[in-house]
Amino acid sequence: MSKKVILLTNLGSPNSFQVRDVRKYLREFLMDKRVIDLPFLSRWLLVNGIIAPFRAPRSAKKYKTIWTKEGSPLIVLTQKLVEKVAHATGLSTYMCMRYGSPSPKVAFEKIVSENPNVEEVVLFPLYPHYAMSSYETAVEHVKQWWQRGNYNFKLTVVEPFYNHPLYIKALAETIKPFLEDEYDHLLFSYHGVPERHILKSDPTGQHCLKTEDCCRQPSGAHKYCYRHQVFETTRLVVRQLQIPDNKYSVSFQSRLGNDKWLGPATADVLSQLPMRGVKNLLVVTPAFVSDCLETLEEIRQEGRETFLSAGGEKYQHIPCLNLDDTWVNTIAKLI
Ligand SMILES: C=CC1=C(C)c2cc3[nH]c(cc4nc(cc5[nH]c(cc1n2)c(C)c5CCC(=O)O)C(CCC(=O)O)=C4C)c(C)c3C=C
Ligand SMILES: [Fe+2]
Ligand SMILES: [Fe+2]
Repeated sequence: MSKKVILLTNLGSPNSFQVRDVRKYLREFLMDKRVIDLPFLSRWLLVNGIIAPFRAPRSAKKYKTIWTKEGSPLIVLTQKLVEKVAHATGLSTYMCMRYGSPSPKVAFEKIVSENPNVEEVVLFPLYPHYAMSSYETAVEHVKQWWQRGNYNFKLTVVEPFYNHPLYIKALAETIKPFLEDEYDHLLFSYHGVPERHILKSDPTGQHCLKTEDCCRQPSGAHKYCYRHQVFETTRLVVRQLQIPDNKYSVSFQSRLGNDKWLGPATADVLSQLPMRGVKNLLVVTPAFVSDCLETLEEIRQEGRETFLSAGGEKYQHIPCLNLDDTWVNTIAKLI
């Protein structure tokens, strides 16, 4: 029974890899106005008429390739992380998901029943970077359930940690062993977002995406700029690992729909790198702290096929931070 309790929050997965569960999950996910930011009716028609029916069977097949006996890797890893964080901090630790289960409501009820004297819940969003479709929606969703429940405890939220020295150290440590063998290039593949999301999140309304190097010019907009934050994570990690400028690059994966997304697209880069002489490639995916569909299927499996069939010879995906001890201690210290 703790007065202070930790709540980890992540994206969530379908309940199973059956098409009906994947369809239900995609509907909930893509009807989020911070993910597909269209007016309700247009969004409803697009999601229910096109995306969910066509995408669900394809996504279900992909989920099947990564599903484990214990369930979805993202859920299983987050559950195991809960146990490790509880051990490292000595505080009761719980998890909730933005989509699917457990919902914030279920988590809050469990927290209150197991910790009747709880005074503070510290919410730790498992996203290093701010994006309206990841960090912002997760935090707003939890806050909504907290307000609705009229609970007696306060809710505090840990900020994005994309440039925090301890996070950078943990990330660099997971990459370091892979650099000991020969490699030609290290690709930082981040989850993409539509450019419109970057513009919408710019509180100045006049900085983001106005110039090619906007993300490298000082600005108050960076607090909410996903593009700036992923460049910063990359810059700090390569500086720590002393990776020369010509041996790494950044790309953006998981594009959906016809809007203009941040680029270059990971799939394009993977098919072009062999033509530029890169035969031995390392790929790291720092937008994700736990391995999931987007890292295990899109990068580890599909990415390898793309790279090798374009003439690449060796391809390695560096696992996410997952249950790494330095990462667990980083979470404990950030809290
Ligand atoms: C408009 C569509 C999407 C935006 C914007 C988006 C941003 C975004 N997503 C993550 C993290 C994850 N996304 C995952 C899966 C996933 N993402 C989208 C769409 C958008 N994401 C879809 C449709 C899916 C489902 C799978 C599929 O059909 O491709 C996952 C993995 C979930 C799992 O169960 O393993 C994660 C994690 C971030 C961090 C982000 C913005 C920065
Ligand atoms: Fe996503
Ligand atoms: Fe920016």
